[in-house]
Amino acid sequence: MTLPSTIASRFLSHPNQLGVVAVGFNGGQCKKGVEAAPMALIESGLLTQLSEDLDYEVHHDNTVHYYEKDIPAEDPDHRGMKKPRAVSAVTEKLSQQVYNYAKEGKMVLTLGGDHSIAIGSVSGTAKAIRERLGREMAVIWVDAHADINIPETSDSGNIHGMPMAFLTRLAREEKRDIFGWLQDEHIVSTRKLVYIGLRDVDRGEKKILRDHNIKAFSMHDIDRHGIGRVVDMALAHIGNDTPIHLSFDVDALDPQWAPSTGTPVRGGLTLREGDFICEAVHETGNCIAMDLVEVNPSLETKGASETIRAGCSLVRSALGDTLL
Ligand SMILES: NC(=[NH2+])NCCC[C@H](N)C(=O)O
Ligand SMILES: [Mn+2]
Ligand SMILES: [Mn+2]
Repeated sequence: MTLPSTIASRFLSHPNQLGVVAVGFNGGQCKKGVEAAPMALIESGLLTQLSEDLDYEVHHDNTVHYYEKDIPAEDPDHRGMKKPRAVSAVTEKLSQQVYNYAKEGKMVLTLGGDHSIAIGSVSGTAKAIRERLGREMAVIWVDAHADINIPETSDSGNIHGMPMAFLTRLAREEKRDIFGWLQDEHIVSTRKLVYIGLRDVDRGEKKILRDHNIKAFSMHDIDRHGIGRVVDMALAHIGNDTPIHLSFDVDALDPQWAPSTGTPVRGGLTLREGDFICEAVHETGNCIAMDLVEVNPSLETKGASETIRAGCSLVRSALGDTLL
């Protein structure tokens, strides 16, 4: 199926309008620097490219949000989670910002930040899609990691390794200030979650994926079938009548293309394969949101500009850029 080059999504009332949220948050993991990514991506010209080359009407408040005043001073570990109240407060705010764009039928782009922010972005689009269309949304999670630890299976306590557990309710907390704000309308079904690119999955996560029958395509599957068939299978699992939120962790790419990231893992996607996933998701006409996360320009600084360039390329591809 080919759609006219750039913009198309059957689930958006304003497919040419793009809401952008820039999230300078690093509290879901322990390495400084990932909070600088949105600024670096924007300074490298990403938003200009989206408006000038891809014809989007870009809605952005010209702000990188650090949410300083939302972050509590006192934030002791809880169930082994590090900075649980900070991540909860930031993602609750972000959820509302993303929801505000998505409920108007705009496409939403969230620039992280570490991957914990997906608790905000995905919950925001899930709620808006339920309200606007009365439908459940699917999530395509492109990552070296499954990020579906529950607090008790996490070795690190870093919440960027847990967002999908909270988003599916496999992990739950009653405390309002520790993700207790997540309501049924924010939640994603495990049946509507598909992974691509996995290669560093914790033992507890493997059990979760198996026990809940979650669709996952590892690098092994990509080696066996090729990226084209893997993406076809992933999309077939979701079905053609489901809005898609694409959450892209730059560490899905091999460190050769994206060295500047907090948890690099060898044996990853080529940039071309990453772009292909994004292009194919765009071509469905069902993509309603994208996250780009885990770019950390202060790590492997020699490769930082290359990592930023790769990130921009992934976003352009998901938003309709084509090779011809
Ligand atoms: N978004 C990421 N880069 N996540 C990495 C997670 C690594 C590991 N599984 C953990 O729980 O800590
Ligand atoms: Mn990752
Ligand atoms: Mn991740």
